[in-house]
Amino acid sequence: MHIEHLSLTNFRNYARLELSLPQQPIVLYGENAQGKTSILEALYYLATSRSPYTTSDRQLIHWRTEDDPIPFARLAADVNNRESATQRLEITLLMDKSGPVPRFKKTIKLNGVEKRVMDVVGLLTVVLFLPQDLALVEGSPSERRRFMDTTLTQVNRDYLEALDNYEKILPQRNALLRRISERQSSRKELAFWDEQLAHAGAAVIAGRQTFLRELEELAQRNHDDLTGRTETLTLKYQPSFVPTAEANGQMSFNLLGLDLHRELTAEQIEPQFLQQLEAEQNESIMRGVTLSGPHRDELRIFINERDCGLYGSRGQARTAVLALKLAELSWMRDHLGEWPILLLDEVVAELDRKRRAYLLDRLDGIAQTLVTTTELEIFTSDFLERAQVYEVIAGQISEKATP
Ligand SMILES: Nc1ncnc2c1ncn2[C@@H]1O[C@H](COP(=O)(O)OP(=O)(O)OP(=O)(O)O)[C@@H](O)[C@H]1O
Repeated sequence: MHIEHLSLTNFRNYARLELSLPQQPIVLYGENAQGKTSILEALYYLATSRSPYTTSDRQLIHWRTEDDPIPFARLAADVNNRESATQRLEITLLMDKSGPVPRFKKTIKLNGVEKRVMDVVGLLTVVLFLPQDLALVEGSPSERRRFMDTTLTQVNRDYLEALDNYEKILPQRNALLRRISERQSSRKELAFWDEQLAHAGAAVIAGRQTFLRELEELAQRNHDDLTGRTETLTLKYQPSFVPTAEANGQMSFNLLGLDLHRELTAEQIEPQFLQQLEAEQNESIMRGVTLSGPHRDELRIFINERDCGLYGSRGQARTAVLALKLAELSWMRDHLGEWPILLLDEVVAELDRKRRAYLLDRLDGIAQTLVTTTELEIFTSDFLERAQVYEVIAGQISEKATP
């Protein structure tokens, strides 16, 4: 897929932007704080309807419109997919100031017709690679869960629906647990929420297991190339409880996690998850939180059978991340039948020469790629000759002749 055109109105520091995007690599070059990252953020927002940098929609709307009666930001992309004519995906974010606290309303349109997030899954997909992703291996478990979820939700509508449900049910169940502990509600009310949570959660666990099995194979190939086969990368999925393959209700707590090759279905996982919720009911009520479920899952990255997050060098962890991010790109291609858009925010400068060369070589002729940088010198002249360089200055973009 590729994006032919991007239009922004009042998004971040862009009062108005009309930008045509060629298929060749696009380099967004400029000093700090000019608006390079905001372009990648806009494309990510169009693909996932959320920002990778903030959870507050307010920050996305241009400051200068805050005193307008109805402040808004609009983002639109003309997307060209393999099987369809160019389609226009548009998101409008409105700030409703009529109440005591401003509220934000998001509208998604495809070719002018209003849609739900679910209806546009897969239409525009992106892989975003940030400098902070280089800490994915050693970082917190929530970052690795986000890594799995961002990839899966863009491609798999059922997964998006299950995760969305799970994330709605979980706080309601937690609120009930607290009410029970304060003797304002009865335990009997839990059964309904447990069933809902187990149903949605089992689909999330099954989806992650399949995803990681496929991703591992792709990442191993990249990792072999990067290390000359001297090291082996493996992924260990450690759900907060480990369902057994046999649906006999037995629990096994296996530190090595769920065998990715055991292929459990959501139907096999669901009764076991439900049983786990019931088994830990007393403690959950005491602590006022749900103790097991996909919100507590772990993904560990191993090199030569040792946990890279605990024992790996910084270089090994970076190589593993690069292998994983490129695998994410290939995984999406395998599932969508076409390459997603690749967004590289300042990450190229963070890689050493060998890893940088590997990344840029691998991109040759595949996904439409947008790279931000403050220094053009980090790219080879070969790469710059193939690329279209844009200079970004204070929310204005102009073509720059290749140096
Ligand atoms: N809601 C907003 N309205 C107007 N301007 C904003 C808004 N949010 C952020 N900005 C400004 O937009 C500018 C662009 O930020 P951006 O992160 O895109 O810059 P950048 O060119 O990627 O910089 P860097 O190289 O430092 O990452 C910053 O000066 C920031 O203060």
